[in-house]
Amino acid sequence: MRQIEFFDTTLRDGEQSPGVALNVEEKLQIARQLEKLGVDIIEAGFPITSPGDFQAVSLIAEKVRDTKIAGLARAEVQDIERAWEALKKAESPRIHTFIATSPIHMQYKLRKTKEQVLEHTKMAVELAKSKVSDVEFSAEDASRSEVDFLAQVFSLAIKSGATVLNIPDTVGYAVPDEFAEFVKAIMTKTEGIEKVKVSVHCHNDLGLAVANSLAAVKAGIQQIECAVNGLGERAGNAALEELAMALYTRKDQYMAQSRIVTREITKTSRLVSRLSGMSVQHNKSIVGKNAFAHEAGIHQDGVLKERSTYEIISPEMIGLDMNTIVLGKHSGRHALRKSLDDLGIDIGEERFQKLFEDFKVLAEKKKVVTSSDLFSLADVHELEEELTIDYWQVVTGNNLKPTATIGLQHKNGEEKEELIKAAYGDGPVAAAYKAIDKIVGIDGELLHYNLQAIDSGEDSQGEVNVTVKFREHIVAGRGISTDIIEASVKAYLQAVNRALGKGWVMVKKR
Ligand SMILES: CC(=O)SCCNC(=O)CCNC(=O)[C@H](O)C(C)(C)COP(=O)(O)OP(=O)(O)OC[C@H]1O[C@@H](n2cnc3c(N)ncnc32)[C@H](O)[C@@H]1OP(=O)(O)O
Ligand SMILES: CC(C)C(=O)C(=O)O
Repeated sequence: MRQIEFFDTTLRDGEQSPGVALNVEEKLQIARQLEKLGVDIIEAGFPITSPGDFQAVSLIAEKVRDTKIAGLARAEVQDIERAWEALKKAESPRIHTFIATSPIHMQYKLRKTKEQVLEHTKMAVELAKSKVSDVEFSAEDASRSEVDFLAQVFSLAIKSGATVLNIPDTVGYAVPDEFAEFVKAIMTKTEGIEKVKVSVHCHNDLGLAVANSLAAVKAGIQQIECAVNGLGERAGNAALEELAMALYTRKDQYMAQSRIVTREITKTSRLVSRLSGMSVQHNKSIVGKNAFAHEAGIHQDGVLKERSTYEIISPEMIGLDMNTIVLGKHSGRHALRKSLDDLGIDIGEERFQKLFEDFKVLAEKKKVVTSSDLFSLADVHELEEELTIDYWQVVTGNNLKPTATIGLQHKNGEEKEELIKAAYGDGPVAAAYKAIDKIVGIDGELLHYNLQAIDSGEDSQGEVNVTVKFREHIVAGRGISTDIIEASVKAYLQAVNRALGKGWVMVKKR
């Protein structure tokens, strides 16, 4: 069996998804989970882009010791120096430098000739190599590049010290058979290819990112770049969980294995979804809510007789629904601890006590606390948010103007009266959002609002996802509650807190 390395770019390309803005602590939390998931390399960020990105890469490099940590850099001196500064403390650092090689990108974006791109490649890889032994070089828009030129660039990158060569399908233009042939041609024409690992990085613009990556595995590559839940620029990157389960389920086809601990998949997916504010579509492969649900009678009959009639993967394999104890308001700490253990949710004692309190509050409102509820409770991050809900109240009806009164608390304990406002709106949620806007002193433009039940049944909790524009910045937020208005307020407030954290808005001084 060949070994395929998983290079996870959730924290870099994934964070380039419009509306996703993770703070430093959230990135560390995700990196720690990626380590448990068994990824081989975590691309922790692009250090030159902002002080926050730099800080996140530095912190992850310092704290996450069992996984290689990569930082991205353009083929520019200042980017590589900055990436190295951020990666210095890593146990196994990798500098990932890149430059575009397609005619379109070279002519219009870089405004560089082929010779200049070759010069930048040599300079960047040599400089990176003078800092770290592990250097990845990517040819951006490789799949639209001329094969012979790309092989020339890659041959030079190897001579200059690259250890990994990455072939990105940057705009998701490739189709599987063609991409496999392209990869094979590059591998044949590049001098010294046997000394390095070959990687692919596929985007999903035509919905083919996973298919193209798998075609490249058959063509002989050693590394796949991917992101949890398929997050990433535009339509996203190849989804990590789909690649891992395809390799596992169809080893007969790929003759390859990975280090991914599949039981950690569900937990990782939910954590990323929660912190990024990007919900997973219900029919998404592997991690979608319906991925293991059987609705049709003939299917249900088949599954009841023999699961493998309609299930090619068991839910347990991805860490789903392993909760055998029914949890409710009469359950105690042992039952909760056992259920968390069964789901692979590993939390320390102090956090467990807090989770137990939250569990009791929820169990008062719901008959049964489900695995989905436990994942949500455990995902509630412990970061101190700048603003939290003190109370909320809405008045609505078909014959009156919906009104909301919102009271917030500031972490610095600002005067309470200043953080209470009332507003009208077209509906109770709009009214609540206007009241929050009044408190913060800015108009958020609600671009997207989605409400869904996290489980089936009358007492399921509601999950609200929003995307909000504050001036030119777009931020996502998510809220979960047994009350849909409260879930809506929580989601909006999370977006506000993220914008506050980034310094894009400030609580108005009165
Ligand atoms: C395919 C990918 O996903 S690549 C990664 C994309 N990710 C990002 O862009 C992350 C966020 N980016 C940023 O914060 C900013 O773009 C920065 C900090 C990287 C650069 O900001 P600025 O210096 O203001 O430049 P700006 O973004 O406007 O333009 C990019 C410049 O980099 C150049 N460039 C782009 N890629 C490369 C590269 N790989 N190597 C060298 N130069 C490059 C462009 O040609 C342009 O140069 P120009 O100013 O001479 O025209
Ligand atoms: C930097 C490279 C790997 C990239 O993100 C792309 O080409 O999509």
